[in-house]
Amino acid sequence: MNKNLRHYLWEFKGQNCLLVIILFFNALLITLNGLGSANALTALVAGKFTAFIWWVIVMTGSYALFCFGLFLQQYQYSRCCQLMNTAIRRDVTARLSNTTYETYHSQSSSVYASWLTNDVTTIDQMGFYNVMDIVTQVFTVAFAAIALATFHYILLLTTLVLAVVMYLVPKVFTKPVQRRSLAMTHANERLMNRISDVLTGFDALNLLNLRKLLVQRTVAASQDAATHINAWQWLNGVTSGVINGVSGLCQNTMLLLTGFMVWRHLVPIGTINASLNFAGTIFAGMTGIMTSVMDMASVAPIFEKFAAVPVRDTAGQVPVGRFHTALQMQDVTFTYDPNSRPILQDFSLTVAKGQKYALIGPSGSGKSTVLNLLIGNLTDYQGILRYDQTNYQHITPDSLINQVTYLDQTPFMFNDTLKNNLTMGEPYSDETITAVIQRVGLTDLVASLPQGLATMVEKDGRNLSGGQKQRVVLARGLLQGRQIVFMDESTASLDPASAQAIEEMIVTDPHLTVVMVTHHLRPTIAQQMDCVIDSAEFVPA
Ligand SMILES: Nc1ncnc2c1ncn2[C@@H]1O[C@H](COP(=O)(O)OP(=O)(O)OP(=O)(O)O)[C@@H](O)[C@H]1O
Repeated sequence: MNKNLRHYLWEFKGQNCLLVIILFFNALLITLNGLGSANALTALVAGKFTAFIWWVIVMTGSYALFCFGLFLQQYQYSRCCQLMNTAIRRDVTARLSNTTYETYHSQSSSVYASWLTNDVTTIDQMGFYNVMDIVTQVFTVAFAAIALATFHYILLLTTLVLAVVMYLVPKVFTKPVQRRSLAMTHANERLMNRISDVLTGFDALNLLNLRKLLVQRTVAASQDAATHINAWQWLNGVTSGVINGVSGLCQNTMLLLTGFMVWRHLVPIGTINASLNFAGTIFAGMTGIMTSVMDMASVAPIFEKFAAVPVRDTAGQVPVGRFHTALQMQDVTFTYDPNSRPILQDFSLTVAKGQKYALIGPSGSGKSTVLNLLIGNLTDYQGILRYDQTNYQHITPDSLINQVTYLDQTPFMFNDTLKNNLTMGEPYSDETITAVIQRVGLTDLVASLPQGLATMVEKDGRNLSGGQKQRVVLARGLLQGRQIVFMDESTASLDPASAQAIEEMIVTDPHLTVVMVTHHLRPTIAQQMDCVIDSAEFVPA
């Protein structure tokens, strides 16, 4: 069994053991029912009518209990699966949250959404469900074999030989099933990606009068996914057909053998019932086990894909405390693509505490890249970056990010109260919150809201203006004691008055260290700047 499946089964061993106990009793009850049927027939043929009635009662009772057991099994199975699904989602997101910025952004978020939905569902249906199915079948097959042996050992021996045949035949299909299953999970990722892309772009399509692309692209993406899903199901169908065919042959062999033994008076007439019933159970069980083993093979590539996300290596790194002196870039060279020319070459910059810097220059010249290097998101550079004299390579990334408020054009608002959007659930005193609200100029807004800080911020912050959202994000950072502010064209989409007000508020605050990326450096703001750096300096002429 896949070691990851084992891991999750073991994590919830208590709940899973309870499920196994239920499965054990269900298998026992269904075997008792089969024994009742064989003995009832033998008793009837022997003219023992009372014994016949008793065996029918045994059959009815065991079947009724079996039905109740099925209910328990279903419910307990769902509980176990939901626990394990949640644990998988927990571990996948923990891995994603602990990977580097570059790795995380190497795929779109809808790919990750597909991992956490489609892939977890596949693991559930192809992995956990089949483990339960195998346990059920193992119990059922074992009890049926014991019951069959009570009639004649030859019957059991023949069954075992045929069972080995059934075990070997489907092995041929394991590798192709795994390959197609992996292709299918990638197809699901693409589907999610494309659908989310086109749905998110609704406004753009609307303005272009191209709403029809919503349908066209969804259908094209769906057809791509369908091709891979059908290829996988095609192979599943072939596998299933072969397994069932072999199973049918084995059952008829058993019927022939038992008929012969009854004819030679080696076993009683009821054995025909027992043989058909138990051999059928054994072969169906073996078929089920084989199919489940094949299906389970599908989950291995999914877990491998999850495990391929590299985790940040923070060995030897220490957290940094509050900002004291400067951020430094010394002779930094950086490129996204080793085959194209560098964005920065031997570029040096010192961002001193409390000072204000503007980065200006044409679009695509690397201004945002500088911010991403300074915040520690990009790690694959040459040269040295320092935070208060400590090399970035010796600093835990989280502690560096803790010092910086990053303002971009699309400040993210959570669909929560205004207060929680400011505090992010941390317990700040009312005085602290009020002081920060005043510092970022949100006092009037809060006073004007009937529910004040308890007002719900709508999805994407629809009930706040662009400027108000910028102020909320700044206030978040200030509450957390962040004294460095990176502004990446953050006011570009605001009206001139709001943009000016926000920029002025930030650049005139003596406690803040500011690096502002901008295309439009307003004269009044430029006056407040300690240094204006043109992106032409990033790469020597
Ligand atoms: N993640 C990335 N992978 C590959 N190339 C990238 C990536 N991010 C940016 N680039 C490229 O690097 C160059 C610099 O981009 P960057 O965003 O830093 O420029 P910018 O000066 O901030 O541009 P703008 O003013 O338009 O925001 C651009 O050519 C861009 O296409």
